[in-house]
Amino acid sequence: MIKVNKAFILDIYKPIVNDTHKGIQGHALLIGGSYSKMGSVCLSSKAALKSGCGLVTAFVPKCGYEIVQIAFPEAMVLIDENEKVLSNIEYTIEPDAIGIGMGIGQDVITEKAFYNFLLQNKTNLVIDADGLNILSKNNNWLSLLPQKTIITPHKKELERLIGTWQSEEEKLEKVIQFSLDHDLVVVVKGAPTLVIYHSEIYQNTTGNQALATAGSGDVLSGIITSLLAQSYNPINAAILGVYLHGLTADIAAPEMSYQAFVASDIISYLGKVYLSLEN
Ligand SMILES: NC(=O)C1=CN([C@@H]2O[C@H](COP(=O)(O)OP(=O)(O)OC[C@H]3O[C@@H](n4cnc5c(N)ncnc54)[C@H](OP(=O)(O)O)[C@@H]3O)[C@@H](O)[C@H]2O)[C@@H](O)CC1
Ligand SMILES: Nc1ncnc2c1ncn2[C@@H]1O[C@H](COP(=O)(O)OP(=O)(O)O)[C@@H](O)[C@H]1O
Ligand SMILES: [Mg+2]
Repeated sequence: MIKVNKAFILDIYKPIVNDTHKGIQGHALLIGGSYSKMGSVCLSSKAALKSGCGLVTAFVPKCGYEIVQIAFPEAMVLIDENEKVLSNIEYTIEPDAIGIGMGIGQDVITEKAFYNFLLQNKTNLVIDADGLNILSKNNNWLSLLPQKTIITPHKKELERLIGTWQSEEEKLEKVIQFSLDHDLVVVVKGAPTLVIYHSEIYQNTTGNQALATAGSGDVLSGIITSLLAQSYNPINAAILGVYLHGLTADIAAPEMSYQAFVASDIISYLGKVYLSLEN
C-alpha cells in the first residue's frame, strides 16, 4: 500500500505552462442529471472547469438546459431530447475525457441510452453514481468500457458492484480482482479513500468529515474527469483528484467548520489547494 502524500503528488503534478490555451488545456464532457437531481451535474461540471481544463460541456436532459446555463455560464450545454431523463446520448463534439452517471437515475430509458453510449464510446471515461448502479444490474456491459476506465463508488455502490465482504482484507481482494478482470481504476471512496489499479493500492492522506455532505462525490468525479482531460493518465488522474478534493476540506475546515462546508465550497477552495502545491 502506497501512501499518497504531498511529495508523491508533486512528482505527478503538472503545472500549467504559460503558452497554453483553452483548446489544448483539455475538454471535459459531463453527462448527468435528471429532473430533481440537476445539481449533481452542475457541481461536476463546475468542479471540472475549476480544476484546470480548458473547456467543459454538460450533456443533460432538456429540463436542465436553463439550470446549467444559469448556474454555470462558463459551461457549454448539450441537451437530450427527453425532458426529464437521459434517453439518447448523441453529440458531435470530441471531448478528451467523459464523466458520466451523476444524478442520471435508473429509468429503463436511461439504461438503454447508457448502453448505446458505451457501445460507441472510445474516449477515456469516469463512471460515478447511477452509472455504476446501472452497471451493477448489467455486469456484462463492463466489457464495453475503455481500458483503465475510472470508477468512483462509495461503499453502497461498491457493494452493488462486487457484493459484500466480511473484512477489510476481503474487500481489498475483491476490488483487486474486479480491477484485474475489467482493467478498471477503482476509487474506493471513504475515510480514507483508496485508489486501486490491479494489485497497486494508493491510500490518500487528505480529507476529513467536512466532506460528508451532499454532492461531495459529484464534485470528485468532475475533478477527476478534468484531470483526465488534461492528459494525466487514469491512475494519476484518480490519485491526484482524490488528493486535491480532500485537501480542500483540510484547508477549509479551520476557516469555516466541518458543518458549514458544502460541496460548492470544495469547488471554491480548489484555488487555495492549487496555490499550496506551488509553494
Ligand atoms: N444535488 C444533487 O443533485 C445530488 C444528487 N445526487 C445523486 O443522487 C443519486 C443517488 O446517490 P446516493 O449516493 O445518494 O444514493 P445511493 O447510491 O442509494 O447511496 C445512499 C446510501 O448509500 C450509503 N452510503 C453512501 N455513502 C456511504 C459511505 N461513504 N459509507 C457508507 N455508506 C454510504 C448510505 O446507506 P446506509 O448507510 O444509510 O445504509 C446511503 O443512504 C446519484 O445519482 C447521485 O449522483 C447525490 O450526489 C446528492 C446530491
Ligand atoms: N468522514 C469522511 N472523511 C473523509 N472523506 C469523506 C468522509 N465522508 C465522505 N467523504 C468523501 O466524500 C465523498 C462522498 O461521495 P458520495 O457519497 O458519492 O457523495 P454524493 O453522491 O452526495 O456526491 C467521497 O469522496 C468520500 O470519500
Ligand atoms: Mg455519489
